[in-house]
Amino acid sequence: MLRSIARRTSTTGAYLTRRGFASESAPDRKVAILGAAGGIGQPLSLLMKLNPLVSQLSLYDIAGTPGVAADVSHINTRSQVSGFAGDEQLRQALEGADVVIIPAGVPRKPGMTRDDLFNINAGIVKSLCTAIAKYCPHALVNMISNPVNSTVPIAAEVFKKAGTYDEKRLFGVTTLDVVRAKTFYAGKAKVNVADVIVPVVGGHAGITILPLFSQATPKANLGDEEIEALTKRTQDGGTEVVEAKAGKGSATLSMAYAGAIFADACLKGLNGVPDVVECSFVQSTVTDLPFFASKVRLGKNGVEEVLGLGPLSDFEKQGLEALKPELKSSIEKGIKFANDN
Ligand SMILES: NC(=O)c1ccc[n+]([C@@H]2O[C@H](COP(=O)([O-])OP(=O)(O)OC[C@H]3O[C@@H](n4cnc5c(N)ncnc54)[C@H](O)[C@@H]3O)[C@@H](O)[C@H]2O)c1
Ligand SMILES: O=C(O)C[C@H](O)C(=O)O
Repeated sequence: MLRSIARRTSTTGAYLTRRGFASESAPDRKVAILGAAGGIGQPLSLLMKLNPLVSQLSLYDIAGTPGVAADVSHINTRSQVSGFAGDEQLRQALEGADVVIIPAGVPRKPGMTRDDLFNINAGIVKSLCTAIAKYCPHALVNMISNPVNSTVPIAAEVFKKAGTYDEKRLFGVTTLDVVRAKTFYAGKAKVNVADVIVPVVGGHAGITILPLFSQATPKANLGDEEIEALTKRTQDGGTEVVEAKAGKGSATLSMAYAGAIFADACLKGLNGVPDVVECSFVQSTVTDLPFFASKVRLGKNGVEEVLGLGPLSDFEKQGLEALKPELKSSIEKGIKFANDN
């Protein structure tokens, strides 16, 4: 992982010394993690501490963050780490943040859907986004808390009400779907996983997760049944982990990896690195739905360009039509919650 982070960041050569540490010319960037003491929050805090683009790492949770912050702060990398706990420290945690990553909220247990988390997580996300609107309205927000298909619309409504909404700065993190699609495709196609590119579009729950294996590279001659099985495994990837953890939560380590990749892409975009493209669930006109995950070019203001879907196979076209009603209703549920509460 350390080596892989060094490789990824080496594309930002202007900011790095030969040893891979940030040089004086790297801009100062504050990253805040809300939910930093949790299953995702802790490994994500570690990975962000390893990122040389971060100068200040702010770790916030309702409790437990002083310990996590003290631990992570001993790692000899660039960022200064601070831990904050409880409502009264949220302002300090957020002020000056360039990127806010939100993995706060409850995870699934076996038998639950992500939507079953709505009742608890919607309120958590709403209150955290209210604070973001007050204390760091220009930060890029990376929403990890589920159900992402609803929590992103909730965040948008909170920011609209506060008069701070900028659609370029709000992202649902769907990188774990891409990470899974790459891993599963490489295994089936017998290609080097490090070379694999697969866009994943739609949303982040069940059939709303639509991997576009027809666009996967390196090309492989997979049959229809193999593509269908890969698609289903990607859509059910989260459930696979929830069942394997048998009541002890959902994906945390792979999610921390995915969240670190996405936050790194946001930081690179902010720093003016050209051609930074990741899939994300954003405000979109790619389909008739107001939010949709697709490839997004990141820049100095967040979303620079929402990229189109490209050519789809017949199977993917069917998948796209099938996902729309569920995604639409999850988006509407989020908007309604934000407006009613
Ligand atoms: N987007 C994705 O791909 C993806 C992947 C995995 C998990 N998730 C979601 O991420 C969320 C967190 O998962 P986890 O496994 O880390 O759960 P967890 O229970 O281990 O950790 C959640 C943390 O959030 C904290 N928290 C709760 N309310 C808070 C508040 N108001 N302010 C700050 N912190 C608060 C808790 O104290 C806890 O430390 C879940 O909703 C899960 O479904 C999303
Ligand atoms: O599946 C979950 O509940 C967590 C997350 O959304 C995932 O995809 O792993």
